[in-house]
Amino acid sequence: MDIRRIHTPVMLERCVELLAPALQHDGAILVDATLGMGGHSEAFLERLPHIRLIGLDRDTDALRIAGERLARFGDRVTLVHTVYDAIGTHAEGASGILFDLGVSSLQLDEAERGFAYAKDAPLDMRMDQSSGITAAEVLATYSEGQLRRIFERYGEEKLAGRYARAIIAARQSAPLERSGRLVEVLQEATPAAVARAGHPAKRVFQALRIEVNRELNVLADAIPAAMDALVLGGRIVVMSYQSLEDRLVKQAFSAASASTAPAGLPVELPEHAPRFKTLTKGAELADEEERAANPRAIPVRLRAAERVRDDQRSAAR
Ligand SMILES: C[S@@+](CC[C@H](N)C(=O)[O-])C[C@H]1O[C@@H](n2cnc3c(N)ncnc32)[C@H](O)[C@@H]1O
Repeated sequence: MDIRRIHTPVMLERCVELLAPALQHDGAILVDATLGMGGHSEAFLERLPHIRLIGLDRDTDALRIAGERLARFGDRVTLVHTVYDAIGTHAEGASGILFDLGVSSLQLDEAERGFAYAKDAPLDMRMDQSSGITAAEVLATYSEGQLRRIFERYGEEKLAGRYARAIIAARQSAPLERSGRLVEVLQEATPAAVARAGHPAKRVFQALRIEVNRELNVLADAIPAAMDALVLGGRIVVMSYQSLEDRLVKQAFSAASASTAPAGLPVELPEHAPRFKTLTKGAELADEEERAANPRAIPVRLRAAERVRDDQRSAAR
C-alpha cells in the first residue's frame, strides 16, 4: 500500500509556515494531535531535523501505519494511542501543536468500518474500535427525539425529524446494521421534490460519526488543554472540516485573545488561561490548485494562534 498516494496532507505548506517559527530551537517539541497516516508529521520531521515529535491518535490502525512510516526518524518520534482530550498529559512544554480534525482517508477507504455511505458495510464508525458504542447501536437504542437532535445538531440536517421517524419505523422490522440498509431507508424517506445538495445520507452519516466518537465534546476539552500546554511563543494550528468544529475553534481562540472571555462559550477556558494572538485573519481556505487536486481540501478551515505574554494579547478577530 502506498500511503503517500492514499492521503495527501492538507494545507501542508501553510502548516509548516505557521508552525516552523515556533520550532526553531534544538529539541523543540511538535505535537501532532491527529497523527493519521503521519503525512504532516513526516514533512515536519524531514524539514526540521532538530525537532522531536509526539503523535497522538485514537485509531490503532493509523498508529501502526504512521509508526512504520516514521520509523526512520528513530527516537525523535513518540507515538501514543489516546483520545486527544488527554493532550495536556502529553503536550506539556510543546512549542507547536497541530490538529487535522475528522476522519482520515484510511478510515474512509476501509469499507468495513462503516464511515462511507457509498460502501455497504457494518455500521461501526468508531475511530477507536476497542471502545465505545457503534453507529448500529445508536440507531437501535436512541429514541426518535434523540436521533432527531443529533441529526439536527451534528448534521445540520433539515429533514432530521423525517429521517428519525423513518429509522424508528424501519427498526421495528429489522435492526439497521449495515450502511447500505440505512442509505435505503433515508432515500425512501426523502421526498422527490426536495432538492438535496449532495447525497441524501451525507449529513446523517456525519452526525452519526460525530455522536459515536463524541467528536465535539472531546474537541471542546482538547483545544483549551492544548493551548494551556504550549510554551510562551508556542503556536497551535487547527484544521476543521465542518462548521461546528470551526466555530468551536474560533471561539476558543477569540476568548484567549480578548481581554475578557465572551459569555456563553461552548469551550471552558481555565481560570488563569494563557493569552494568545491569532495568526490567521478569519479562517483560511486551501488555494484553488490544492482544492482541484485534493477533494479532501475543499471543506478545510484553518486557524492558528500564538501564545503571548499576558500584556500582548490582540483583539479577537
Ligand atoms: C484527517 S486525519 C489526520 C491525517 C494526518 N494529518 C496525515 O496527514 O496523515 C485525522 C486523524 O485524527 C484521528 N482522530 C480523530 N479524532 C480523534 C480524537 N478525538 N483523538 C485522537 N485522534 C483522533 C483519526 O483517527 C484520524 O486518524
